Amino acid sequence: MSGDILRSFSQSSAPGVKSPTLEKKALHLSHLPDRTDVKPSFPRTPGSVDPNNPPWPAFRGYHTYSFANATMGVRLPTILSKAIQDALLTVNALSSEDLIKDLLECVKRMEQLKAELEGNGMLRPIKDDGEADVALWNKEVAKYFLGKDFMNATWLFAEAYKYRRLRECFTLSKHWADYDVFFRQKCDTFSRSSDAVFELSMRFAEPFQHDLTKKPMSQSEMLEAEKLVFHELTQICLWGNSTDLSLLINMTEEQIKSLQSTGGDHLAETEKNILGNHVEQLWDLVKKMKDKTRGRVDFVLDNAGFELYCDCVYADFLVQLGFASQIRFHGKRYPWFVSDVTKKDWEWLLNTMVYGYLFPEASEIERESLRKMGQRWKEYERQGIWVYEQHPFWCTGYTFWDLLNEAPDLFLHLSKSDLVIFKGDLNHRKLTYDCAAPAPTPFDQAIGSMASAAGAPPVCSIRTIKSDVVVGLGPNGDDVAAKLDQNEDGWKISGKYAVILLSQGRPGEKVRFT
Ligand SMILES: O=P(O)(O)OC[C@@]1(O)O[C@H](CO)[C@@H](O)[C@@H]1O
Repeated sequence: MSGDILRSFSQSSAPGVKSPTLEKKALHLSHLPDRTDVKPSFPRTPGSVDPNNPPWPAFRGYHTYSFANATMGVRLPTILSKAIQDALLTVNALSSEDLIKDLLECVKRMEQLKAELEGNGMLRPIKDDGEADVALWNKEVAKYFLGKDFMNATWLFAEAYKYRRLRECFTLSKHWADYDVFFRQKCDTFSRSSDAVFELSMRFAEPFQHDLTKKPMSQSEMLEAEKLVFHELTQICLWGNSTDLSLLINMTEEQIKSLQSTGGDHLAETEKNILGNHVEQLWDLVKKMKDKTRGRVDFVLDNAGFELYCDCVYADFLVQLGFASQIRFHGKRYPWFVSDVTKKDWEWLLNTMVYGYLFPEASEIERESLRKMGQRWKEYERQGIWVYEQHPFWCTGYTFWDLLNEAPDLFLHLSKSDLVIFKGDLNHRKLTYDCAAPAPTPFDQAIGSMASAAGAPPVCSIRTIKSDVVVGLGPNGDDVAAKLDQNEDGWKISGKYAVILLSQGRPGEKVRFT
């Protein structure tokens, strides 16, 4: 557009209206803002949000000194080195040449992936390895991340993509498609958690009942007692999430023990570290479920081993006290973010509790308590009270803002739940689009369609804070975050702080697909 044309536009005015100032203010091209000054305003409008453009600014690996940068540049290559060591350990114990050669090819592919990560290579399409999710991954790469590399793609996508590429290293093999390079570590950490494991099993192996030696309780006293246990177990379920293999790789046994401490005093002490705490609203919701129908609760699981064990103790309580008649546990189809639960981890935990000899130092009473609890949980499974499932969507690069559109069957399925509990940091990142939303942002705004779509179930995020995104801290959230920024370096990645956030959703409404 020429300057003259612009000038003639700027000078036009409504017929009969004289504007004395206009003549002096002729608009020139040079008056237009520089393209680089045009900043998007946040949150982006829903129509302009996509996996490479979250509602608030994305975290990306090239942000020097960020956790994203440290993860992409250092943590992920280290994780891959450990994975390679694990595969080589397996090679050492093999005798069949066919198996050895095949596994060594997987190792080669892992080394190639590590080199790509370290050299900040481009994100390429996933190879056709016969897996059902190839199309979904490649659609996302093609639409939003074409020409992007590990550092300038969004951190969440690049990191998830790395785990799919790791999967590809094995699915392209003849014999090793189901090999889990993290399995040894996952089992090992559980076996090093004996203190906390037995503290819980000794308390909760016997079915819950009110103390019959004391005077009978009224209905409201009973409810009050249940509420106390509910509060405690919600916290146990929460702090179980601070044990995360991808971060704790170099922790000593003592450090793990102190993180897992479940004693009452410790819980009271740590409650003040829950920066956004909707546990009262959660209790109200759960209580209503009991009054109504004994509902269905879904756990979108995070870590295997000790965290899963804590989740199960919590789920057991919900079943025994009649809050829920069914619990559905959602795990991952393949090894994911190091310690996430797969079907094999799920089976391993229940079976090791009943049949295993993991804890040589434990007393017979302790071992029996673990067996008893494991037997009860396996019985729940047999009766269909507990159900384990693994939808492919959980292992994609999509956030849960896209769950409705990319996995409509899963949304429909979850919409029938009375409460969906999302465990851990990664699930929280996916709920909130992993972006720099302001700390006071209300949780239901931060999770988009998982709260606002018709039929969205009540959603609760139970998460120790281990990465940058922090929302739901209430109206003073900016001050809280600023104070911590000032006084406690690394408070967003230490796992010392936490949130328990609830969205009521729009349950009961008919789900609509666009
Ligand atoms: O989901 P989790 O186990 O609570 O945490 C996963 C995690 O360790 O991995 C990511 C970084 O690699 C972060 O989201 C987070 O810190």
